[in-house]
Amino acid sequence: MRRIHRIASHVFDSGISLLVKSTRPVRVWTRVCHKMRPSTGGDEVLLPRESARWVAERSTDVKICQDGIKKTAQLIEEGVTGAEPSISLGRWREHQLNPKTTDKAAIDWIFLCDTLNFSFWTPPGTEKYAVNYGGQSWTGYWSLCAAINRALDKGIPVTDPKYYSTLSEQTLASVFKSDTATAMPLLKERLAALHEAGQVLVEKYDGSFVNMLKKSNKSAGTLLRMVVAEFSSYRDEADYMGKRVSCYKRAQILIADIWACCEGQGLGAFDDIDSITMFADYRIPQVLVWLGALQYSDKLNETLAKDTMFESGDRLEVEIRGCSIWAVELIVEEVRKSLASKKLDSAVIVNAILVDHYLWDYRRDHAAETDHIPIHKIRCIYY
Ligand SMILES: Nc1nc2c(c(CN[C@H]3C=C[C@H](O)[C@@H]3O)cn2[C@@H]2O[C@H](COP(=O)(O)O)[C@@H](O)[C@H]2O)c(=O)[nH]1
Repeated sequence: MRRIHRIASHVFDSGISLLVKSTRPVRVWTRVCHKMRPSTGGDEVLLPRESARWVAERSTDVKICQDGIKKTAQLIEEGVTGAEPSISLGRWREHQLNPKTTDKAAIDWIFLCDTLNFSFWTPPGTEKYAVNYGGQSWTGYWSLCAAINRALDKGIPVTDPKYYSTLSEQTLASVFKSDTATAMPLLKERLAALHEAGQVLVEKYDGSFVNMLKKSNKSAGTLLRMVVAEFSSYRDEADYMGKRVSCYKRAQILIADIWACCEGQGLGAFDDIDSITMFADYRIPQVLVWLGALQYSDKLNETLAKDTMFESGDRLEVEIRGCSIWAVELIVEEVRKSLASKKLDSAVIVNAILVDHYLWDYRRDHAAETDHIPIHKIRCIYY
């Protein structure tokens, strides 16, 4: 087996850190297999921030532009310091489709949602997958949330791991039934992800992600490692220039959604939430290019213009995602420096999560302008 991932859960119970401090300057995490033979050499995965640095320093077809970083940082700073801050921790539950509580039901909702939070785009000229809910037609990521809420309103226990651990393909198709002629993409892959996640939670965590969350002892870094160790569908990794790099987009957005939903309190309290990076999807790169923070090479632009289908792990795909993560890191650093110079840094929270949410929402609100920047088309279960 090329990569050995399974790690006995009691390794986490005893709190053994799996982060192996490397002699090299970047932190790596070596997968340690408790019951199986030690992982063979070269099985080191760089965590997302170190991965992003590694890619950005070597990228040839995606460049980070300092002027665009500064311009975007100014936009973010206005968002956090304005009279009516458009960026703040308290906004996540305001969206009509997001849960309004901060209890187990909300956590189970978020875990189901982020286990399925991938690949909603439809080919150009094709009617979008859409779900009508609450008097509105929802597309993209919000169609997933609308379908979950539609099922819950019908009394279907769709957020219960016991229920989705044995869900049939037919039932899944009806839960996520489209209100247009286009079905939700990758239904079989979504079913497999649900079966795996549901079975692990039923067999090892008493049927709820809350119990796994509690074992992370309020550490986002520990929870990230637990999620990617336990659920293969979250293992968003690739090989790039001799290193195993990771974006872990769904694992990180899962942690971030729990933190944002609970406003950093109770079940959403994490001592190291700033270790979470931006979530490398296919939308943030669009808005970063539009804002001038990222620049694509002519070769990449030609590839995108031809509606090329990418594969997970393609060099161009890794460079788009890795440079996007690193660009947001640089934006956060720029904003924090500016706020500190104005002695405003202690008054507001600025991290990659809130910057990501702002940019993701910004892209949706400015789609008419940003969407002439093509997304990189890929069908995968990671984002
Ligand atoms: N980087 C990043 N990627 C995100 C999100 C979200 C959900 N965010 C909302 C929830 C709370 C926040 O406040 C946001 O309002 C979905 N996605 C990804 O986007 C893609 C779909 O995009 P579209 O075609 O426009 O629906 C797809 O890959 C999906 O996985 C995010 O926040 N950041």
